[in-house]
Amino acid sequence: MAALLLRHRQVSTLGVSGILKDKLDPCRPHVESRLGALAGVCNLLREYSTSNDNRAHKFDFLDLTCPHAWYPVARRKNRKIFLHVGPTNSGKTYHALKQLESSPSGVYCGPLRLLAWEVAKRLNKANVPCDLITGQEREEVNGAKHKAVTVEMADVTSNYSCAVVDEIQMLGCMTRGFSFTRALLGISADELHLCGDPAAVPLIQEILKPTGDDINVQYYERLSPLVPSQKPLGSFKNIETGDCIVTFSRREIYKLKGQIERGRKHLCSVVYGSLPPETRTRQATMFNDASSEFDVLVASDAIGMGLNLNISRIIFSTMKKFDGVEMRDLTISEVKQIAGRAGRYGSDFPVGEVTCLHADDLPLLHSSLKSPSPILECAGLFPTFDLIFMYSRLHPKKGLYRIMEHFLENAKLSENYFIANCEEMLKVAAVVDVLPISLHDKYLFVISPVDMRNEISSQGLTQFAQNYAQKGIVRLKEIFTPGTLQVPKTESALKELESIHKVLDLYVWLSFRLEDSFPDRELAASQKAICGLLIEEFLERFGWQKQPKTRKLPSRVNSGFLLSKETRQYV
Ligand SMILES: Nc1ncnc2c1ncn2[C@@H]1O[C@H](COP(=O)(O)OP(=O)(O)OP(=O)(O)O)[C@@H](O)[C@H]1O
Ligand SMILES: [Mg+2]
Repeated sequence: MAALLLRHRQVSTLGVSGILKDKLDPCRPHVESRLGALAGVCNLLREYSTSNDNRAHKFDFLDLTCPHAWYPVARRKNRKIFLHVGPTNSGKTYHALKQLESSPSGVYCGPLRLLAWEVAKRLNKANVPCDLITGQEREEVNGAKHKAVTVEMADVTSNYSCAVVDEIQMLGCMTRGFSFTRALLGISADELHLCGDPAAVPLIQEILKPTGDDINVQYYERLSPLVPSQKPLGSFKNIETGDCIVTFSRREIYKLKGQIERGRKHLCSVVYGSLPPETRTRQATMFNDASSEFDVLVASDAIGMGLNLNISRIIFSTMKKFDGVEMRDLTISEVKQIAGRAGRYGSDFPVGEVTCLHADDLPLLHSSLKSPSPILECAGLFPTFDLIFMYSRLHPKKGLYRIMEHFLENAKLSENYFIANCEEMLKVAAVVDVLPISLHDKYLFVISPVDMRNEISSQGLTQFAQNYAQKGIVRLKEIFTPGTLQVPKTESALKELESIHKVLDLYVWLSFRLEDSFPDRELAASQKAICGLLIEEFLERFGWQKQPKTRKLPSRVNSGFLLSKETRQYV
């Protein structure tokens, strides 16, 4: 391991590994929204913390049947809800953003950091000052009354004139769905614009019934045609400028990039989930830029949501994906979302095309594109920290792991809801439960954006939590060796650098919540940026190059605490 000095090779799961089967999920557990305690203590907490225990005993904290009542600020409003629904590339987000732009104050809540960035950029460009707030960024603009945030950061205690929740069908996502439900029920805005798939309409109408909000549904049509091809691509010789090949593992992504570049006609940008978001944006920008040599994109389903890319044709290299348990066919919504990136309105390609690499896959592609997405039946839900905290007062001997497990098994839900899948969070709970820190601090680690499937990332979390418990302060240099970051030379070195980036990202996230105890945010952020640059250097060097136009970065960057002037300009 190049730069991280992680002391504990094995993350202790306290014997829960049998229960906690690793599951791949496209949705990262970026679950800030459970941090009710930081956003302000809810009514329940106020009421019961001052009452005697008898009264608290009578209250059923496991009863989650009325989640709309968790948000008193929103309930005081009679919100006007606008549901913008239709196929991909139909202008849903565009119309909602127009309303946001013309409102005196507002918030955009998106499912991806990249989308929040895009919206903040767009509003600021239109002279509407807009802050950018994600788990790891706070970019505040003077006088801003607008915010672009990731949905987990949505504030349910402020009042806005207008709010937009994009990709609202994500409320059905097993891991992140509850953050969308929280935004739907909890954002206090005069106008709430929801953009997404028509499959979510009946569920949203049902969920909002007890709120008394007015609901207006607006249906949209695609703005430019999407043509499913009758012919497969067959061979990489047939790749053309503007093509995007989709595959689902990073190994396949690099394999395909190599195969295409060996033909010496095209250079490929890549976009996939574990690339740092800044790198993803720059790769996408290079591909979008007609004057760049990178004219083909090789991507995973990380491109599948809301993004506007300059894609002429989507080519599925496979119609199957490993979901953590088994290889399964892509769902109808996945196929539509991904295919919907081709021929975006206003891009260089007025007509989008979609095909598969292999002829055998074409029938599933065609049938998926013709079928409506299955109607969503349930929305995700998770108890707020306040409920967990109150429950813990009645059961002081139970650790966070047992409390969460108890909620998972015993929570009472109405038929429109399911309780979120929190296997990843349980793994963290098992790690932090043995440490002498408060329930609130444990909870904070549990909802942090750690990837427990990634060994380096989970070791980073363990070490941060242990150092925090032992000393109350976590210096980055205790686990980070300066001067050791290098341009990766192999794919495994690349993977390691991506993981180091995740650990640094986690440090930044913690530094925003435990500021005094994680004081090295700037250092972590600059090291993160260097990781991104080194990864990009790798991407540019990897494979055939017509004219290497790479920036002059030394192959071994001095990633010490004093960055060289040369490197600083990239950071
Ligand atoms: N009326 C319009 N005038 C100019 N550009 C538009 C208009 N409507 C949409 N666009 C542009 O068309 C593209 C697609 O629109 P948008 O992103 O709103 O689609 P969407 O329905 O939200 O798609 P998705 O489901 O993929 O999120 C965007 O680049 C957007 O700026
Ligand atoms: Mg959209």
